[in-house]
Amino acid sequence: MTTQQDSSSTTTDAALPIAVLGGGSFGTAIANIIAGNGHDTRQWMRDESRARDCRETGENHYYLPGVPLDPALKITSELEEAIDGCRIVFVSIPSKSFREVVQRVAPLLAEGTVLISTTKGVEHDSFHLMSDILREETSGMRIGVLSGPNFAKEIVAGHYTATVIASEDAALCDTIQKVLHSETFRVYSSNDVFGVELAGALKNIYAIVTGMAAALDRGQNTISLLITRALAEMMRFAEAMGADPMTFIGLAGVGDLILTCSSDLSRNYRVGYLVGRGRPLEEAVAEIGQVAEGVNTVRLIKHKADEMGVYMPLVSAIHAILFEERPIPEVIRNLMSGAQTFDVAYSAKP
Ligand SMILES: NC(=O)C1=CN([C@@H]2O[C@H](COP(=O)(O)OP(=O)(O)OC[C@H]3O[C@@H](n4cnc5c(N)ncnc54)[C@H](O)[C@@H]3O)[C@@H](O)[C@H]2O)C=CC1
Ligand SMILES: O=C(CO)COP(=O)(O)O
Repeated sequence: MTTQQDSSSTTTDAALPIAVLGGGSFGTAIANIIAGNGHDTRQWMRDESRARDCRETGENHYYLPGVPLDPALKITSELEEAIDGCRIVFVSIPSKSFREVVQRVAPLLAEGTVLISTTKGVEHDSFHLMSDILREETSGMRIGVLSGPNFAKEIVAGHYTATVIASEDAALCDTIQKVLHSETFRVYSSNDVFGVELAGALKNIYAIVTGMAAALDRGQNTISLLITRALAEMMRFAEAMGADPMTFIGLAGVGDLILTCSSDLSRNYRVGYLVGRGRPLEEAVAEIGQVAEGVNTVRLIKHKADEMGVYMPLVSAIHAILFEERPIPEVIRNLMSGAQTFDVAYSAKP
């Protein structure tokens, strides 16, 4: 049974040394919040020239242009310097490189360090989620995942935002709530790590679908149809995988699904939009220039769903368009024909 608590009753503890690994939009947004809460925050990015530019200008020009970084945030390309003395480490690295970075950092970690993944994806060519990788590549650590409807750009702009910290370790959740909670950022906790993490990975697929629908000038009826049936698919898959489907009606599930499927701030949505306008997938991904996790996730979920006999018509449809060279009008006709059982309840089998 999933439990949820929110962070509004917690206060910020004494300043802690905390590392954020990753120099992209989300790593920067999270590091900025933590530094703003008075913690000794170190953000690690692999590229020294970019780290120097951030230090010198007080801005992460490539990922969050125009956003002033907290003056107390320490930015470094030296992993040892970032980790030194830290007992809390956020890992905000795309799934493609997540294991490689965790392998590099593992020997530097003190036993009992809190490791939090913020990554919404599945490992390439395996079915490992990021918390699996944290468990496999380290020992004696305390592990959690952070996921929710959280556009980095809106977080740093101070829009009211909520997220979920998930861990079986209740004390960890409490600590992370205190570290991140601010006037505009509220943190709920959950003990359903698998459900929260799976929801974050799955919703990216459907943002590609709704981005494509927008490119084809489809209206709000279509978007509502897609989001609702996406939720049904996500819950059906989650249940088959042993996750708690109730998690999917919370912030990390339907909350993030609605957000990502409704806005061109989403990179996955923008990939779908460009493909819907006739651009080849590789070109669309290159043009976005940042990670769009859903492209890889759809391949992996399609394979897993086929293997387990889980009915996911939207996943099959987007897979057919992206990877099987099937024309979009034909795929839509098939979806709408009733040849597929588009309207089964979330837990029903076709
Ligand atoms: N941007 C957003 O609004 C949100 C993103 N996320 C998730 O957070 C994760 C990271 O996303 P973003 O920061 O937005 O991605 P991003 O594309 O903005 O940045 C990725 C960062 O990772 C770095 N990186 C890539 N490979 C690396 C390697 N081998 N070693 C070291 N650094 C490496 C890149 O240089 C870049 O600094 C993704 O899984 C995403 O789904 C979660 C919530 C919101
Ligand atoms: O996860 C996100 C918002 O919650 C960001 O979505 P994109 O990765 O599609 O930009």
